[in-house]
Amino acid sequence: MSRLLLGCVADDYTGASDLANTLAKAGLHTVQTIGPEGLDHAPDDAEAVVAALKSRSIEPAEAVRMSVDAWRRLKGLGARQCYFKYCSTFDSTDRGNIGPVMDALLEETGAGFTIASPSFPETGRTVYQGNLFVWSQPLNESPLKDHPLNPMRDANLVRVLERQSRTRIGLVDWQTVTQGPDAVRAAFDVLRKASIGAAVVDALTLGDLAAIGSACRDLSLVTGASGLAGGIARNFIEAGLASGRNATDLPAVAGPEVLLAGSCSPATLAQVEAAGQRYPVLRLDVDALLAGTDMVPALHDAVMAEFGHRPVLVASSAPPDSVRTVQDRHGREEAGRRVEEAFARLAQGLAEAGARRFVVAGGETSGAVVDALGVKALRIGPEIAPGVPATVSLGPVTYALALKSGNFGGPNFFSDALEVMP
Ligand SMILES: Nc1ncnc2c1ncn2[C@@H]1O[C@H](COP(=O)(O)OP(=O)(O)OP(=O)(O)O)[C@@H](O)[C@H]1O
Ligand SMILES: O=C(O)[C@@H](O)C(=O)CO
Repeated sequence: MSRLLLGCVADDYTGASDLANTLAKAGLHTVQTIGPEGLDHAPDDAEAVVAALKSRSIEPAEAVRMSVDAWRRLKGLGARQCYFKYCSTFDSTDRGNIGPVMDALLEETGAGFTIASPSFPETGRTVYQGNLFVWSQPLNESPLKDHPLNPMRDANLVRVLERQSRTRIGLVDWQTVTQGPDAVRAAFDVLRKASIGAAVVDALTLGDLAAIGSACRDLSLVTGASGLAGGIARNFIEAGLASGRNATDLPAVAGPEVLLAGSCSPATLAQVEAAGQRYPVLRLDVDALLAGTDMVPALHDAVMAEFGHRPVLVASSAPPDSVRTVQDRHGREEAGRRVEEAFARLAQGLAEAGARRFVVAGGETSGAVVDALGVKALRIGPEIAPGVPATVSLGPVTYALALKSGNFGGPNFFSDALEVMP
């Protein structure tokens, strides 16, 4: 008999780990599944399943199809509430995919109304009067304005979501949120009566998110980043449906360690720089790769030469101006796809050669790597940094994995990860 309570659909693999981390910390026994087929591997004793899709930067119609399919399967496993997880920096374009997927899940769950809550205060993401901030900067002035795949040029999420969604978008402001769950619930009712299908909800603190989470108890669909998840988990625990006792210990995994960075975010650039003090750093030369040189065999040999001695970091990470140059020359999507494909082949070859412990920086990059490793599901272990848990794959081969969203983690993330991983 399945014990599933919460069914989550996440639009990338590291974002899924982030959500799974918060749910596990809040006390729900949580498993992350990988890709559409991963759901076949969800164990019966999970109270929350986070289905990780790679749907953030694909065609909107395909993202909708995959997300609805994942939710139907989660519902079939017993899920009572749907959580659509996207990025705390609202990574999307005017075509989607947040709005179209939200619309489709609204219809599929019959929810009638939902919220959009990307706040994640521990990583500096807050929403005030519908405007998203990354620490002190409005989203459109933050480094996200230069994101390689979805540059964010508008901080006002009511406007952003209105451009993507078929439903009208409202706002529950911070002044209401600070009055607590009943006031938030009352605001939902007012918006629903005004035929507004979704509301951006302000949140500055974990306390705000707890109030919002509590107000969402009876919504069939919630959408947001991971900050909201603590309150959502608490609803199930307070209702006596989950015990709230979840162990995050993981089995030890021995074997050579590999570090991979395909993120070009400022945080990853600094982490790659710091890793250079401890580990050999090999550069994946993107310009050469795109010009037709296959970099993978040489990188494979150089990493393998260190097996048993020390971990090696392979990074394609580059600052915004050189990313732009490459993209102007080869096209944004083509550049991203080819770099991801190179990381995937490299990881697969190294795994075949015995590597068992992987740290990967970047959501799309992690997606490509984890798919190449054939991983279907992950057990969630202790937190390495806010939003990043240590994980162990549930087979067919057992890997220790740390999948890091581009902007997460402190300057020594790579060594922090290797210390916390089992
Ligand atoms: N030097 C480079 N030039 C152009 N594109 C690159 C370069 N290095 C990596 N890329 C591509 O940029 C994209 C980075 O996306 P990825 O999701 O991995 O990182 P991120 O966006 O920083 O992380 P997250 O999605 O978790 O926030 C990938 O498609 C990757 O292949
Ligand atoms: O919400 C976040 O910021 C992350 O989990 C993520 O999805 C970044 O790509």
